[in-house]
Amino acid sequence: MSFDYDLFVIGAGPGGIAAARLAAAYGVRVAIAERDQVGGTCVIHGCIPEKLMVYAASFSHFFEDADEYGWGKVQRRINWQQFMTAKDRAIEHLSQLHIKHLKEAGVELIYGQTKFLDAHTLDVAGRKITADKILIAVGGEAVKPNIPGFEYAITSRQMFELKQQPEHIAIIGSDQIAVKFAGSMNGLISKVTLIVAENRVLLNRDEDIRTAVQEIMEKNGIQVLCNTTVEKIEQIQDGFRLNLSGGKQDTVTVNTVLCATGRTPNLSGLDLEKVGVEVKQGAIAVDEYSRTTQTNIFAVGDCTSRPHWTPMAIATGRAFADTVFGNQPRTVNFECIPSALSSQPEAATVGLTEAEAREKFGESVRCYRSRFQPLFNSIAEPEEKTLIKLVVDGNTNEVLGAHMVGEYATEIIQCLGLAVRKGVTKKDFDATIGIHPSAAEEFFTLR
Ligand SMILES: Cc1cc2nc3c(=O)[nH]c(=O)nc-3n(C[C@H](O)[C@H](O)[C@H](O)COP(=O)(O)OP(=O)(O)OC[C@H]3O[C@@H](n4cnc5c(N)ncnc54)[C@H](O)[C@@H]3O)c2cc1C
Ligand SMILES: NC(=O)c1ccc[n+]([C@@H]2O[C@H](COP(=O)([O-])OP(=O)(O)OC[C@H]3O[C@@H](n4cnc5c(N)ncnc54)[C@H](O)[C@@H]3O)[C@@H](O)[C@H]2O)c1
Repeated sequence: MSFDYDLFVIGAGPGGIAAARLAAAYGVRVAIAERDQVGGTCVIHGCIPEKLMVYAASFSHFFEDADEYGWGKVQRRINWQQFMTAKDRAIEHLSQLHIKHLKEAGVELIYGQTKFLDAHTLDVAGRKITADKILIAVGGEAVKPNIPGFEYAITSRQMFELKQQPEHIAIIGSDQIAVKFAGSMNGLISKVTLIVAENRVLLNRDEDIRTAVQEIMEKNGIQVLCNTTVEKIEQIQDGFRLNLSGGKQDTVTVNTVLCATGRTPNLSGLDLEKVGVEVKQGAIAVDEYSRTTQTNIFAVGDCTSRPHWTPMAIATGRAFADTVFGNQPRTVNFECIPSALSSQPEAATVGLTEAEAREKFGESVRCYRSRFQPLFNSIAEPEEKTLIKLVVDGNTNEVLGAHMVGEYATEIIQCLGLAVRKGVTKKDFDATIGIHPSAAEEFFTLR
């Protein structure tokens, strides 16, 4: 049977683009469908605009520090519209780069909402297209809890489209998206109230990291309401009133409510039931080669239950192309993935938390930590300390986890990620000469 394409990819986010380009490099005919802008959540509505917002926010801390360093006072007020326009320009540039790369690779780009008609036939905005293999890379979208008034709350996607800077924003959630926006909006000089259902932010991270991040957020002026849930959101003149329970405050009144309470795969409207692709707990079920329960259909990225990170979507997209079109079957190792919270404060982590290590290795686990004043802060922010921590298996001396809260944590932990993945020992750390003066050198002098 002849098909229009050897591979059809649904969704031009990081996973879909990576797979399409590599498959095309193997010489097969590839097309990719996108219903929005090319680049996906990462480039258009996620990592990139979020990081640009972090950069914008970082200036206010620098301006404060500049004064201490002798530069005098700098006005700490952002022109929101100017920043949003600059951000949109940068995003459009990146999206155009992806379009160019797809074109150069020989991948045909087709715009439109896509759904399955049968296991080899798709409907792309009314056009019928056939393909031998199909890759689903449709990503995910934010979900809001089913609570009265939650229609007034916006999600991360709408945060990047706000026409006006909120004077006071309530952020509901306690994981990466909530904590990152809280840090950024605080840096951009909005008043921020973070509503956390748990006893502290960043559940499932190392306890020392959770404590240090929250301490710095509070020191920076973010109001963190812990053990608190939102019962109802009411619209009032010029804003919204949130009715709260469980914590020390019953209500809070704000101009904007951001809901960062999780994401779910974008599966509605794909008509997956027509093609026998199994969905488990809302995500597409795949084997280690990203194959679904329909043998010619595959899935990568946030529409599966694998970790929801851009590098994961790219890695599994490439492994799929190598396996199916490059005659090099390979899987992706999901262990020891470094991750970061590149906000104010910055934090990053790789490997096991202390609690996870103790559960796995028991009493032999040794932790080495240091909370120190980085040199920069000796003039600017004497109370703000950096935290570093190594979790080590006392029996083998292997480093099981590395964690950091402080400036440059993202870049430092990215590099330590390689060492931890390769089974580095504490003795290797001790034998490594640091670069002085730096924050990273402290990892090599821990005793
Ligand atoms: C606010 C935020 C910040 C983030 N920050 C980071 C970060 O700092 N680092 C990190 O690693 N990860 C981050 N992530 C996660 C990261 O964005 C995702 O893991 C990544 O984008 C997943 O890539 P993907 O290719 O699976 O899907 P996506 O990037 O979601 O792309 C899927 C694409 O498919 C399209 N699509 C969906 N359905 C259809 C259809 N039926 N027909 C046609 N097209 C369709 C969508 O329009 C979209 O463009 C962040 C996410 C958010 C929301
Ligand atoms: N922003 C980033 O840096 C980044 C980076 C990579 C990946 N991601 C991915 O984005 C996805 C979504 O992140 P997220 O932070 O939105 O969600 P999440 O699923 O990681 O966490 C949801 C949070 O919302 C809270 N919550 C849920 N219901 C609530 C309610 N009714 N009231 C109060 N709190 C409630 C939970 O306690 C939890 O802390 C994750 O899969 C994450 O891996 C984000």
